[in-house]
Amino acid sequence: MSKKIAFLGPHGTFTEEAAHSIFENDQVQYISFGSIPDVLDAVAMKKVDYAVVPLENSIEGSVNLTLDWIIHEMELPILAELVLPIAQHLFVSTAQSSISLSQIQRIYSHPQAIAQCRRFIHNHLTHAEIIYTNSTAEAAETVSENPEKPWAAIGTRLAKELYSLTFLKESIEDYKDNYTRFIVVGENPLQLRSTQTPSYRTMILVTLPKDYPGALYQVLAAFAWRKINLSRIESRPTKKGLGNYYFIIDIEQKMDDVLLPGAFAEIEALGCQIRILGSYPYDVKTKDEVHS
Ligand SMILES: O=C(O)C(=O)C[C@]1(C(=O)O)C=C[C@@H](O)C=C1
Repeated sequence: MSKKIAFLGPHGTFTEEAAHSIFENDQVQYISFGSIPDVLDAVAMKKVDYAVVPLENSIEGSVNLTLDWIIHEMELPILAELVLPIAQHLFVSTAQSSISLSQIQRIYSHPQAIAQCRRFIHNHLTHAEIIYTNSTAEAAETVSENPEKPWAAIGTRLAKELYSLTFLKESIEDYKDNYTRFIVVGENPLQLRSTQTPSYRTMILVTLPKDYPGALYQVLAAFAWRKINLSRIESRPTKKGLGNYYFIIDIEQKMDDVLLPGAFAEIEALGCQIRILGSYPYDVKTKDEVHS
């Protein structure tokens, strides 16, 4: 029986592109959901086998909604990660194809996409009101449903095709090395495409003991003296009062690496709690591999 994959929809999102790169298309059934919580709830409630959601962007940083939902609302692990190059395009309905940038009155897009194009918007779309949507494809859909309006959307090349829109400007992201990390969440182990040559990463959530000077320093030391490479450390509020944080740490090792259990034991001996969010393979696609 084919596996069901939930992704942030509607059709034409970057997340859908990521899902298509991760799974063998003929062996799965894709189901779109309108928001990140809906995608993650679908897998938590076993309506689907796996969920694909964005996690972090190289320009704008973490997708906090994804992080918070994974931490607070569910317990399923991260099973895989894919990093995709992201090009943000500006498009309008064909009826507006001769419009100039300064005549655009509204820009629709996902907050992450808007943030990746801040400088462009500031310099060229000064008169436009920004309207945030649940996804870039939802923005494209809204613009296509209102062809008589001087509105534009920011999103994927695929959305431009699917919703029969016209380019106003291609690749408007402020930094050309724009990448987003997408993760697969689910209960059961994942069969990845055989062409992928995975590197491994373990993502953990660390809660520090109260009033313990130097606790974070000692957590990091447990990795440092073992020469375990960390690629990200980020704090998120525990939501239990100001000044209370979790630390999310990305470790460039598999969970079964010999050194990792020792590091975790040392950290737990400090009185810290560790939750393993996932220990999984990841793949990075280059711009040449993806034509967005
Ligand atoms: O709206 C989309 O197309 C998405 O897939 C979401 C999302 C994100 O949340 O980061 C994915 C990639 C880009 O960074 C911009 C938007």
